[in-house]
Amino acid sequence: MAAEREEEPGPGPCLCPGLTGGERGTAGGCRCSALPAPRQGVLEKARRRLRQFDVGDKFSRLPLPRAAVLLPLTVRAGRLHLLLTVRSMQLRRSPGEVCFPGGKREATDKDDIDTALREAKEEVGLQPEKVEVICRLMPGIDKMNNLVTPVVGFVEDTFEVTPNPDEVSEIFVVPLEYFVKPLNYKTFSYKTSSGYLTRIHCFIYDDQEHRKSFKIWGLTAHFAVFLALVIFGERPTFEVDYDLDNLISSSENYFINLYASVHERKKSNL
Ligand SMILES: CCCCCCCCCCCCCC(=O)SCCNC(=O)CCNC(=O)[C@H](O)C(C)(C)COP(=O)(O)OP(=O)(O)OC[C@H]1O[C@@H](n2cnc3c(N)ncnc32)[C@H](O)[C@@H]1OP(=O)(O)O
Ligand SMILES: [Mg+2]
Repeated sequence: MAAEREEEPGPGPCLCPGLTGGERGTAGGCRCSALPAPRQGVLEKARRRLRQFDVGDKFSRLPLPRAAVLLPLTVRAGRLHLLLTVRSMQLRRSPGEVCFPGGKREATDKDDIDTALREAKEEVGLQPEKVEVICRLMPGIDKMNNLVTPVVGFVEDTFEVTPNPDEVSEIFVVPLEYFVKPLNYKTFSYKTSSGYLTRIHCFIYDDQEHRKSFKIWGLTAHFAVFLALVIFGERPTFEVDYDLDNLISSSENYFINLYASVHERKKSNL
């Protein structure tokens, strides 16, 4: 595993939600008194990297049904962790699979950020005001050909989450470094319904807290790996489909090729 991050240079600007501009102090002098410097350093570094990869609403006009997921990041013991869920066995689609809180767009959602926050509230009880939204990353396309946008948000380590048993059976966290330096990893080729051949990552994570192993693969693993590549800027211990020296353009090319295969398949079915 990567070196512990407690040694990260602190203190950056205060990250307390609710404080802006001139109200933001440094970690030493902040009125919120709260966050230890290492946490601030980790978040500030991640925030700077993530903002470079923000796609905003660049893909919002593509003619595919939309869904969004929240990639909730938190700092524990000075290291970034990612919150994931296990889907309820009662669900019609992908029961028992690991995924991020998220779901399909509803008419009342004004954008993908709204969808991700609404779904996170419905599925794990995470209040939108407890999430500091940082950016939207390159979308993916799921088995049903929904365009899925990952929205990255920071949440306090003290967040309280409760699975909604209709949709979520478990909630767990994984150190983000695991998605570049895994202990148990497999990869295989996968042909999407549109005929696009892609690499699938599959991680087994042994969770000490729950004393069980979780299998994280497919679209969820793609998003987790991409997030870790963006934030750490390091070469992973396994192969990826991106040119790591040109991560922005190569991830965009990857998405465009995937999208083109879906689009072509739709046209040929007309
Ligand atoms: C950088 C570029 C990356 C590119 C990556 C390309 C990789 C390519 C790899 C491709 C590999 C592809 C292969 C793989 O990845 S498969 C591999 C592993 N699986 C995954 O990675 C999971 C991926 N899927 C998802 O994350 C979700 O399915 C998404 C977010 C896409 C959709 O969201 P979701 O499915 O969660 O939608 P929802 O939350 O709106 O609704 C869920 C259901 O719940 C019902 N419901 C709602 N409320 C209630 C209630 N109160 N009581 C009871 N039920 C309720 C509701 O009606 C709905 O039912 P139904 O209508 O489904 O029956
Ligand atoms: Mg869902």
